[in-house]
Amino acid sequence: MVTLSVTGGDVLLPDLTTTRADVLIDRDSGTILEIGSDLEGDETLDAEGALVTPGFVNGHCHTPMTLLRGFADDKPLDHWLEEDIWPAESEFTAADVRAGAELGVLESITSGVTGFADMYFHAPEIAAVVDRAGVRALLGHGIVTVGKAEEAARADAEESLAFAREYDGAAEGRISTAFMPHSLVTVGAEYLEEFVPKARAAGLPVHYHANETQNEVSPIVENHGVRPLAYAAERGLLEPEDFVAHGVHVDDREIELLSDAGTSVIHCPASNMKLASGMAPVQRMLEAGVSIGLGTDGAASNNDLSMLDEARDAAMLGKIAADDAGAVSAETVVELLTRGGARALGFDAGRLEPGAPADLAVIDLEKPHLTPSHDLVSHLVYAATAADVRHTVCDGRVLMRDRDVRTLDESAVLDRAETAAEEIAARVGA
Ligand SMILES: N[C@@H](CCSC[C@H]1O[C@@H](n2cnc3c(=O)[nH]cnc32)[C@H](O)[C@@H]1O)C(=O)O
Ligand SMILES: [Zn+2]
Repeated sequence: MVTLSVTGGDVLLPDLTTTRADVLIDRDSGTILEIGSDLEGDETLDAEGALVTPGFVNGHCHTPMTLLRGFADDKPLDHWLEEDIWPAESEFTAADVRAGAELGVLESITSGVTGFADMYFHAPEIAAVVDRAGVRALLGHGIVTVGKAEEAARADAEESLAFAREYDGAAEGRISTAFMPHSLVTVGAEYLEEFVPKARAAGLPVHYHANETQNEVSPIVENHGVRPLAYAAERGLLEPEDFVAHGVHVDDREIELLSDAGTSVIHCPASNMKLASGMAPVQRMLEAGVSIGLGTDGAASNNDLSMLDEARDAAMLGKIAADDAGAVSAETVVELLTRGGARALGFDAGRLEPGAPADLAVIDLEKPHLTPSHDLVSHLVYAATAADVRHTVCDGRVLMRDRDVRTLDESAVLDRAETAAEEIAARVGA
C-alpha cells in the first residue's frame, strides 16, 4: 500500500465542524484511511495554515464551452443560444472539443473541483481528457432534435445512448454516464418516449435542462396541458438517479414531484443571473426535501468554472429569492457544494471520513481576505476564491500541488485553447 498524508490543516468534517488533523490516504484504493494526529504517509501534502475540504462537485457543466468564454454576452437564453452559441458550436471539431475540455478541466482542478457532470457533443474527447486529468466525471452526449430531420434527430439520440453504454465505468471507474436529452423543449416527445425506456434498460440515469426560463415552460403547458416536470414525470424522466439543471421556474406541485421522486436539481445561480433566467426557489425546495447540488453551467454563461464563486452566488441569490437573509445559509451551501452535488451525480464522495473517496481540496487561509478565522464554513462560502486553492486531490492522487497541476501541461493547454478559439471565431466570421 502506498499512502499520502495531508498534514497540519483544519479538516472540515461531515458535521461541518473543523478539527486540526492529518488525513491519511491509501493511494491504491483512492480512499481515506484515517483522520487524526501524526499520520505519516509515503508522500506528504502540506496543509498548514489551510482548510482541508471535500472536493467541490460541479453538477452541471459544458466544459468545452470555455472556448466561447466572452464570445457572446448580455443576451437572454434563447437569443444567446440561437444567434451566437449554436452557430459557433456548429464549427467545433472533435479537436476543438478536446481543447476546450482540457481548458475546462484545468480550470476546474485549479479551483478545487474534483468531480463534475458534463453534457456536450464529441463526448469521447471529454472522456479522454477526464481519464488523463484524473478527475471524476459523469458524462453524456447532449441531444437536440428540434429543427433536425428525423434521421439526424434519431442519430443524435442513438449516439447519446451508445456513448453512455460504452463509457460507463471508464477511467478505472472515475467516469460514469447518463442519457442526456438537452431539454424538454429541444427534444421532441416522440424521442423521449422511444429512447428513455432504452436508457432505463441500460441502467442509465437521465440528465437534462428543465424549467430554466419562462419561455421553456409556456410551450409545454400550451402543447401538453401540464407543467414541464409533470410532463417529464409522465415520460419516466423523474427517477431518483436523474438530475435536472436549473429548476428556476417550478411551482409548488413541481417541487412536490421532485421531492417525492428523489430527483435532484442542479442550481446554477451565476448562469441564471447572467441570462436573467430568474431566481430558483432554493430555500423552498430544500424545505420540501428536494436534493440539490450546484453547477456553473458552461463558461459562456458564467463566465468561469469556479465552484467557490457559485457557492457565494447561491447564498446571495437564495436570500434575495426568499427575501430572507437567513435563507440558504453558509452551512447549507457547503452541503450543496460537496455532498449535495455528489449525491445528485451518484458519486460516493463529498465527505471527509475514513472509507470515503479521497477527493479533497486544500484552501490556503493565510490571506488578507480570509483573516481572521472565526468561522471557516463562512469563509468557504463568502470569502474564499479559486485562487486560494493550494492543492487538489482526487481518487487519492495529487492533481495539483502548490498550484502546479500535475496531470495536464498548463501552458500547452492554454495555447491549444487560445488557437482553437481564435480559429472558431474566424470560421463563424466573428
Ligand atoms: N447534440 C446537440 C448538442 C447538445 S450539447 C449541450 C448544449 O447545451 C447548450 N447550453 C449551454 N448552456 C445552456 C443553458 O443554460 N441552457 C440550455 N442549453 C445550454 C450548449 O450550448 C450545447 O449546445 C446538438 O446537435 O446541438
Ligand atoms: Zn447547461
